[in-house]
Amino acid sequence: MISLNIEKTFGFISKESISAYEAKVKEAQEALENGTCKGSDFLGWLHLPSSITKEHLDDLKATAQVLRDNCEVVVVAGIGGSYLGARAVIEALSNSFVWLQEKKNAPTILFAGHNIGEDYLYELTEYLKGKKFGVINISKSGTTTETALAFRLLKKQCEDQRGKETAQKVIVAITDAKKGAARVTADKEGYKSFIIPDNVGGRFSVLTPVGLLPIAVAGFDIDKLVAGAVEMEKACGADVPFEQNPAALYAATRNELYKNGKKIEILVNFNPKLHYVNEWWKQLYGESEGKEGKGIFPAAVDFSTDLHSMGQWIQEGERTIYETVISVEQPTHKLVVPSDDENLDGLNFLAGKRVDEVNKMAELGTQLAHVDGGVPNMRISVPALTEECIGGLLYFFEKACGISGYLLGVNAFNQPGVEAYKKNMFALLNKPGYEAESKAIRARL
Ligand SMILES: O=P(O)(O)OC[C@H]1O[C@H](O)[C@H](O)[C@@H](O)[C@@H]1O
Repeated sequence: MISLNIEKTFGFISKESISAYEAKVKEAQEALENGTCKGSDFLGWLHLPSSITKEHLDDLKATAQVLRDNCEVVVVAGIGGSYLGARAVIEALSNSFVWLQEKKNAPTILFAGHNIGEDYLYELTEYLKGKKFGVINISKSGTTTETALAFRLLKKQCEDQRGKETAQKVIVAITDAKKGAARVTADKEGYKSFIIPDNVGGRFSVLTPVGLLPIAVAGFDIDKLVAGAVEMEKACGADVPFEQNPAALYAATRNELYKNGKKIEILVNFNPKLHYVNEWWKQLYGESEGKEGKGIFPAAVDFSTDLHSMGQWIQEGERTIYETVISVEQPTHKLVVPSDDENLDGLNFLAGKRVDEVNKMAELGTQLAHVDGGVPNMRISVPALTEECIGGLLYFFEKACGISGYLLGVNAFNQPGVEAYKKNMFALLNKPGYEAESKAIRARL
């Protein structure tokens, strides 16, 4: 199970200042449990893991099997919370070179609908020509422009290439029960569909079909993923004492650091497979807390890669940052540094060591250097990149986010600020219904 170590923050904030959060965190836990916090319409994620039934998982697995049996490529269309969770888990668990492997045990998973890149979409549709591909169309609102645009292209191509009947079988929709264009299309075309519960916001939806179906299609064990989340739901529960509750401690520590001028949290990994876990986390915390002129800025780096780019800033730049390191204890594979008689590269001091030992010393050395440089450091230990551990990690972050948002005093479950760009974009594109806004915005250009 994952664990949190906050000791390397104590040179910057005191242990007592963290303990002083106990009562406030208890209040947060109760407000979440009783649905009395701000945004209480969106607490469906809180006990989601333990409420997932075997029937639901079986339905997801059966649908995944249909896609696996009938597709060499599955395009997952979605953005934000309808994209990042699936990608985070799939990349954390996949072989780094999965798309280059000749013998595949699952369809290649590609993503679309998370950008408006003409070249991206052109190149994707070119690649899909002649391929047996399917689509999972994911949108809670069912009206997100990026996703709808990609889906329009993919639906047409799938029908043209594979025929309407097969397309109906290999296109799956994950959306609202009643509202939105994605629901209308799914019902009209007779697609298999899954519902995103009303009370689960996009960025908290990875353990709904939004994440679970693509993860199952990619060949990973969603029973285990959910089991890991259930375990963490218990470990972070309202009844777990503050000092033993990782979500409580993480929420308290980051708020105390913030109060002490540490306005930026950098999530760090030492494993390239976790890049999209970082991205998922950025949305979770950024959309939840960045409002009312407040909120820790969630940034992220991949080490040791970014030690050679961002490392200088972190070591010696403005002292407004702290780091949270996700450390994977055990790699999945074993690779030993070979000995070399000539030792031209001078690396024989590493001969016989596992590559991970080198990585771990980079991690430890970095932690000490950054703490010396004035950067408080938290560490989240993940035993291994398995379904259980990743499920636990995701739920841990969700629960801590709920508590943290409460401590900050914001509604952690809305995202009103995201509408501003959409309104302007629709006005500029002359979307019907935006006539007045179109006129007003053109006058400003
Ligand atoms: O699932 P959808 O309704 O398509 O939304 C996708 C994403 O875009 C929105 O603009 C929100 O900012 C995100 O919270 C959401 O996850």
